[in-house]
Amino acid sequence: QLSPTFYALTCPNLEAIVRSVMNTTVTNENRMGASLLRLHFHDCFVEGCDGSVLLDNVPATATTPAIGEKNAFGNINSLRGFEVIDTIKAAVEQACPGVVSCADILTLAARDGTFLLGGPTWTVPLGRRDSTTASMDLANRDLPPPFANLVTNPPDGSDLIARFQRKGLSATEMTVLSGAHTIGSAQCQNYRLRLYNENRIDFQFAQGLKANCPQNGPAGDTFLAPLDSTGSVFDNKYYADLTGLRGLLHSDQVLYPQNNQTQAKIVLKYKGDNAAFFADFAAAMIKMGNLSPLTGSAGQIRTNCRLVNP
Ligand code: HEM
Ligand SMILES: [Ca+2]
Ligand SMILES: [Ca+2]
Repeated sequence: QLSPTFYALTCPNLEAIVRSVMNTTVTNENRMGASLLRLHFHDCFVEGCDGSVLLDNVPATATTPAIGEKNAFGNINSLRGFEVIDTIKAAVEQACPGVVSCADILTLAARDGTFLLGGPTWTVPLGRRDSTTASMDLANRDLPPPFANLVTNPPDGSDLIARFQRKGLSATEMTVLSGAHTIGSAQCQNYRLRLYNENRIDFQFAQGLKANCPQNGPAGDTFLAPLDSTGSVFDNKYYADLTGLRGLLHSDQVLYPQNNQTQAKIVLKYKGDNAAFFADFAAAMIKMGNLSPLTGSAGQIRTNCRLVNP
């Protein structure tokens, strides 16, 4: 139902506007390309790619439910890039008022962030509309935590294969999408347990990180480390780092297990074949971007990405 030419008549310069703001933004701070890619993932995994993640928190009233995913565990003090979406939206509203959804803008920004850091590009199907709701509970339920395992089943169902399966994404697609961790950074509080409690970790790698991420918080809690050894370049080093036991998050390292050859082979394939990684990443991004969009007359075109229209 989505189509790459959805705005061809109503906003022909849309993609040029998004690219131009993203180009300036990423040139100024390359991490922002990664941050927008993550923002899109966190949108799509919670009630589909509907811009729900962009809505500011609003407490419940007697007649309306609370709105907001920004306070969910994986999002609070972690998601970034909301101002960039505001900037793009303002430029798009000037060129074509009331036509383009925030959900589509975010999808294009994620594609451009990937490309501008050296990754693949792809054609984005468009025509998503914006939600009028957002749920912190749904975000807490559907966003994978960094301590997730590959297949074991803790009571919270935190295993990665099942979580992606629930969104119609295979183990291979989960592994290729995790390759997004070729760019950007994580905070010490998300990899501390891995440094001090795990043995499938390269000794030198762990030692180096411990210096700024002491065992006991809150000291060092927010210290940033790149997610792979080339954190500002979108490449397949992420997979080589996993085979060297230098995955930063527990959820990264479990993608290269000792006891599951089928899974380990996916990592080895992308480690050895950058072209396959790029092609499969692009295809999986399109698939993730198509997760239950609002179309037709469902939802709305928000004027301000942070607020439901009055
Ligand atoms: C497989 C399950 C995943 C888990 C458990 C996970 C978890 C995390 C965590 C904990 C961080 C660091 C946040 C912080 O410390 O503030 C992070 C960063 C990031 N994630 Fe994921 N993630 C997963 C999958 C994905 C996917 C599918 C994408 C996109 C397609 C993605 C894109 C990113 C990016 C680009 C960053 C860096 C953001 C920045 O530097 O601002 N992640 N992820
Ligand atoms: Ca959403
Ligand atoms: Ca990299």
